[in-house]
Amino acid sequence: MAAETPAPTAAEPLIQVEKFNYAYGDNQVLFDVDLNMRSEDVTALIGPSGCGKSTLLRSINRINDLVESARVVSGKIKIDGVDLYAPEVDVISLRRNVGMVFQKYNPFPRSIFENAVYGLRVAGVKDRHDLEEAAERSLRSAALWDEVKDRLHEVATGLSGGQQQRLCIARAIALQPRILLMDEPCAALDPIATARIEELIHQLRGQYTFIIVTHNMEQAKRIADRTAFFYKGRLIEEDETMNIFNHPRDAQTEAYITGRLT
Ligand SMILES: Nc1ncnc2c1ncn2[C@@H]1O[C@H](COP(=O)(O)OP(=O)(O)OP(=O)(O)O)[C@@H](O)[C@H]1O
Repeated sequence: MAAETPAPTAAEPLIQVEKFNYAYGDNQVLFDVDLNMRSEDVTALIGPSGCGKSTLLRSINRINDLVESARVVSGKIKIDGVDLYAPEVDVISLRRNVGMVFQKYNPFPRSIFENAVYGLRVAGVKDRHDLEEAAERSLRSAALWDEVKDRLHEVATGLSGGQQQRLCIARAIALQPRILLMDEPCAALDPIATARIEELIHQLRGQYTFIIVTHNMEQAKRIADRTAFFYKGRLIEEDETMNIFNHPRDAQTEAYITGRLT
C-alpha cells in the first residue's frame, strides 16, 4: 500500500516575535509581545501614539541599537528562526536584509542615481554597468523610472515629496532585502502621492514582506492582509485586517477603531 502523503504543514512564519520586552533605560515600553508575521503578508501595526509600534518596527532591523538607552529586557525576535539579538548576528547584513523607509522621506542631497545605488556603493559595488542596471531595476520597481529616467543626475531633493518617498523605497529595494519596514510612509504626503505609494505596496507585495506602522486606519484596511493592534506597549489583538475592523474581539480594539480611544 502506498505510503500516505503527509498533510502539508503551514509554512513557518518569517518573523517571530516571542515574549518580547523592550525598554529605554528604566522605561519599559513593550511588554510580552508575541507576534508572527508571514513572508507573503503585508502587516499593519496600529494603535494610539506612544503604544510602541515604532519601537517594535525599529527592533526588527535593530536600528534602535543606535539609541543609547534602548535595550531588550527579555524575549526574542527571530527571522527564519534566527534570534536577531544573538551575539553572532551581523547587524550590517541584517539591515541589508531588512530595509526601512521612514515617515519623512530622506533622500541624500545627491543625484537621483546616487540615491538609488547608495547601498550598493556602500557594499563595495564599483562596476558602472552593474550600478546602472541596479538603479534602473530598483527605480522601475519603485514605479519611478518613467518619471526620472531623463534626469537621473539631477539632485534628488528637487523631486516632489511623493517621488522622493518612492526614491527612498527604490534605495531600500536596491539591496534586495526580504523585508521592508515602513514607519508611517505616507504621513507627509498628499492623498495622490499616498495612493501611489499604496499602489506600489500592492504591486510589490509577495516580493517583499511589508510591515507598516500607520495611524491611518483606512490605509490599513486598504493595504494590509493582517493588522496588529497595540495599546500601552502590549499587543492586544492581531488578525486578518477585515476581522480587526469588522469583528474585533477585544473591547479596546473596538474602542480604538471607532475613535473612542486615542
Ligand atoms: N529614543 C527614545 N528614547 C526614549 N524613549 C523613547 C524613544 N523612542 C520612543 N520612546 C518612548 O517609547 C514609547 C513608545 O514610543 P513609540 O515611538 O515606539 O510609539 P508609537 O506607537 O510608534 O508612537 P507614535 O505613533 O507617536 O509614533 C513612548 O513612551 C516613547 O516616549
